[in-house]
Formats: sequence, structure tokens, C-alpha cells
Amino acid sequence: MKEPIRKLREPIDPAAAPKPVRLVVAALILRDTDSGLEVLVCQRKPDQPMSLKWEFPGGKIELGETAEGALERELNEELGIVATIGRRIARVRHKYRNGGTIDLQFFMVREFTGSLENRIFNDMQWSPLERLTEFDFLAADLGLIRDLSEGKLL
Ligand SMILES: Nc1nc2c([nH]c(=O)n2[C@H]2C[C@H](O)[C@@H](COP(=O)(O)OP(=O)(O)OP(=O)(O)O)O2)c(=O)[nH]1
Repeated sequence: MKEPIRKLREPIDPAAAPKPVRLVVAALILRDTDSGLEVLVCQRKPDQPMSLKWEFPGGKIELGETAEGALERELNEELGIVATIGRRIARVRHKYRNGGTIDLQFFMVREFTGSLENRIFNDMQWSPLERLTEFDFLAADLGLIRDLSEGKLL
């Protein structure tokens, strides 16, 4: 027998409702040097949430965008480049302590046009893969940072 539809007595509390998962894309922009591969790392500003932590450039996927399309847009906004988005290297899900969950996809970028310009970050640096653990990265990135620094992914 079908359950009758019951009237909702309690008002819905928006603060108690689960937050939707945020879909985020980020780029491992790589360059070859005589001493090996380097990747571009970026530091969040002091007035941002999770201030001064390090991350890879990127951001949230907007409605109607593909992951690659979103990343191309973010890299253009943040760094002033037109990037060719390469293969996806990793995907992680992470629950931050504020209750927000992110689904984070990392893509490789080996080619771009334009010159890198720091438009939004506190700082930006090229890091050899084996030195990535010296940066204070966002918690969701830590597994990837360990694997990259141990030469496991690239
Ligand atoms: N771009 C980027 N974001 C990351 C990384 N790791 C990680 O946890 N994130 C999180 C931080 C942010 O909460 C979210 C990216 O959102 P965003 O770049 O569009 O905006 P935002 O920092 O202002 O974040 P928010 O306050 O809107 O949550 O993903 C990473 O390596 N790169």
C-alpha cells in the first residue's frame, strides 16, 4: 500500500540542510628544467578562507561547464594564460571541517599561450616535485602532494 503524503509540520531549517558537494578543478602546470620537472604552486591571500595555504590554480565548475572548460576559464582569469588542458591525474573527495565537501579533479597542463601573470594570489612559485612537501598545502591536496613528491604520479 502506498504511504499517504503527510503534511510537513517542522519548518525547514536551511542551516541544518546538507551543503551540496562543490565541484572543483585544479591544474598541475608543468615545466621541464635541467634538474627535472617543476610545477606551479600558488598561495591564497591573507583575507581568503584558509588564508595563506598553498594550492594549485583552478576553482569551481559553474553550471553548464565541463571540467576542462571550467579549468581553462579559471586559468585565464587567475593567470592570464590560454591553457591546453591535458589528462586528468587524480580525483579526490574531501570533507572540510566547516561541513563543506569538495570533489576535486586535477589535470595536467603542459602547454599554454600568454605569459604567466599573478592576478589573484599572495605568491606564486615553481617547485620541483620532490620539494612540494615544504609548502603548507590545503588539506584536500595532501595525498596528491605526497604522491607527486615521491615521483609516483608523473
Ligand atoms: N583552486 C584550488 N582549490 C582548491 C584546491 N584544494 C582545495 O581544497 N581547494 C578548495 C578551496 C576552495 O574551497 C575551493 C575552490 O574554490 P574557488 O577557488 O572557486 O573559490 P574560493 O577559494 O573563494 O572558495 P570558496 O570560499 O568559494 O569556497 O576548492 C586546489 O588545489 N586548488
